[in-house]
Amino acid sequence: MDLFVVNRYFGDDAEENKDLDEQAKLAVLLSKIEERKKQREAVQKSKVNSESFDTNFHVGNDTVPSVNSHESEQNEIKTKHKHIYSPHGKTTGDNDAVVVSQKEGTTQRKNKRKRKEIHDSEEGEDNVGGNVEAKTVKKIEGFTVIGTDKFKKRQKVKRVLPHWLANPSVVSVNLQQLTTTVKDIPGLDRDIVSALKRNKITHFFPVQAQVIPWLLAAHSTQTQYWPHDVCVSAPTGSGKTLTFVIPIVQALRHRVVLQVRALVVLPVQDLAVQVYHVFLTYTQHTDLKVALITGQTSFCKEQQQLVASSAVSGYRSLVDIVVTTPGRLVDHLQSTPGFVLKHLRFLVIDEADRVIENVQNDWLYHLYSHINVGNSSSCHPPALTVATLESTSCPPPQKLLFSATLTQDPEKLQQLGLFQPRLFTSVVGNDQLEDRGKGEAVRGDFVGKFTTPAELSEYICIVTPESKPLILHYIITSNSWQHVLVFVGSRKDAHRLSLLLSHLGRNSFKVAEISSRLSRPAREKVLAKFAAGGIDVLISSDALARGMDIEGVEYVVLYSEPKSVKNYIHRVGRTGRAGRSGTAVTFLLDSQVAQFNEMLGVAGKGSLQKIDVQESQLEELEDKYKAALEQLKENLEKEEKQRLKVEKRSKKRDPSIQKCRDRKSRFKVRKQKKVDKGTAVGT
Ligand SMILES: Nc1ncnc2c1ncn2[C@@H]1O[C@H](COP(=O)(O)OP(=O)(O)OP(=O)(O)O)[C@@H](O)[C@H]1O
Repeated sequence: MDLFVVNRYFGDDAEENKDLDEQAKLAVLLSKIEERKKQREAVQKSKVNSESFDTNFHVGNDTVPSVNSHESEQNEIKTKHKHIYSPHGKTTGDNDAVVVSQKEGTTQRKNKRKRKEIHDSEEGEDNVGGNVEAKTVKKIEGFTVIGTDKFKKRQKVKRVLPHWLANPSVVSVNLQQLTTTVKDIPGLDRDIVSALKRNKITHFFPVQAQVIPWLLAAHSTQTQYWPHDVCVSAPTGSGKTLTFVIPIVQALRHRVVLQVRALVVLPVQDLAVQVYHVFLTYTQHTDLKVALITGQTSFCKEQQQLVASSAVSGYRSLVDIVVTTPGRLVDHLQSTPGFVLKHLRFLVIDEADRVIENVQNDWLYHLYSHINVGNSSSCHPPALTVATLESTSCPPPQKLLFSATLTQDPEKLQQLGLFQPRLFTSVVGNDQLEDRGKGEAVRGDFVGKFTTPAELSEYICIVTPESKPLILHYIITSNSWQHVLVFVGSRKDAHRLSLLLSHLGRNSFKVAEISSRLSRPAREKVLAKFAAGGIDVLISSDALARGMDIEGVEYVVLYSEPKSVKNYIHRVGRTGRAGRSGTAVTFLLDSQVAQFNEMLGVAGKGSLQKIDVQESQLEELEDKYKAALEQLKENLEKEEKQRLKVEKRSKKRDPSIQKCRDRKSRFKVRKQKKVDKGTAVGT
């Protein structure tokens, strides 16, 4: 028995013609052609009739002979209209005319309809791919013809953003005219105010002035509601770190029991160290305990920093605030007994777009399953119903997301399960918006666009691969630049360029490199020397591109082209920070300019001004350059020899390698013996 009946559609005439022989098919075809001819003639006739009928009727009682011309028809209609519907009713305002016009109107409409029908039928004749197919769909019952080769223009789908994304609070990028003094924010502890003063902070930056009071209010003792989650997108160097440090310290300063109540997650170790130091500064005069958990020290030591245990009281937390990276956090969540996040009140994700991208270890899932959200292990907060409110012993932590290039893609943000979020963002063309009033909605115009500090001057410089080091040297020496940070594509490039540049500019400036090749203490030493003016030019891989607040950077050179617009924004953002001026120059090959401009355009930025360096200006450096290249070659060869030597020595020392070698040699001996035996037998 058939389980399914599959009906197939083989085209219009497939069924009829199936059994006909060739001649019959031909006859059918001829009769069809004949039929179509007749139809076409009929259409032509009716068209002619309708036109003459049309014209005659329009002229009405005046009976002008039919001219069968569309033009004359049009003209006459125009004349008639003019005559009857004079705007001032002066020409023929008599009743007859009105009657005629009404009649005429209905007949015209009828004729129009008629003409449309004929036109459609004509189109049906001519159009093979379009309307014929539509007819076929109607004709054949039980079948749906899928697909048509008729091109249809697709309508562009308009992006509809959630209300909170489409209606943000606009944050000013103006760091020159600060209006909110430290004292203007009510409720700040005296210790915090004096700590701010000690750090020479008298006024709050715009993002701080807007977000800090909002967060303080959300955590005041009087409020009964769960705090809204907050997303902040503001330019590099605009003071986002203090924007979360101050409210956290203020909200947690009085406590009874030590519990982890704030967790700050950063993408990399160096950034975590930086933020940890800011927390230490502002918790100095409080009882709050801060821990840095990034794998700098042994796992065991970190565990001892986080939790203590006793036979009587069991595990107890030793810290209030934990600053960490995603990978190390997951390690502790899985392997440190007593490390609980049930009492968390703040979850800060700094450089959030980067951290969200870090899917390593599925850290968000692990984190959320340790946070007490309505006793559920879901990564989303429960819906706000009376039942959930009653069942939840304590509210979920408030999530605070920060970045200069925060993703405003609702789908990505969805992963975080934000609770009634609120967006604070600076937008491109901020000044005009400020003129119109801060509250005015920008309706999503800013999505995917990023702002850079107002104090930052950006340029491009056209280079060739060979002239790059020379141009860099020329720009630095001819302008007497100091405090220059140069970004290259990899740590290997950083090493090579720093060697080359130190040979080239031996008597002009001091060069150093910084990348993951160096240990963390070595990196800290280099940064301190750079800040003190002991190094003029610092060559860096992208390790320093994001978030790092390096003191005194005046110039940034993007020696290798940026990988993305975000990479560009963060790299150039190492200068022009905290209201100080800065200059950024991007080296581009001629062929890269168009793509670069397009990239900036998409992010809402215009094309940049060019710095010109003439070839003639580089000529006198050529001999110096050749000599420097020779020296670089020697250096690299020496280093390679040294590396091989060390590797050899370590292999000798390593017992596992020795064991492996012994096993191999034993195997060889045995194989040889077998061969020998075989040859002996053979002989
Ligand atoms: N109100 C203020 N007055 C003066 N200086 C400030 C103020 N707030 C922050 N700063 C200083 O501004 C600098 C930049 O701050 P911060 O590192 O927080 O910027 P950011 O917005 O996080 O930058 P990025 O996006 O690059 O991480 C720091 O050196 C900080 O000490």
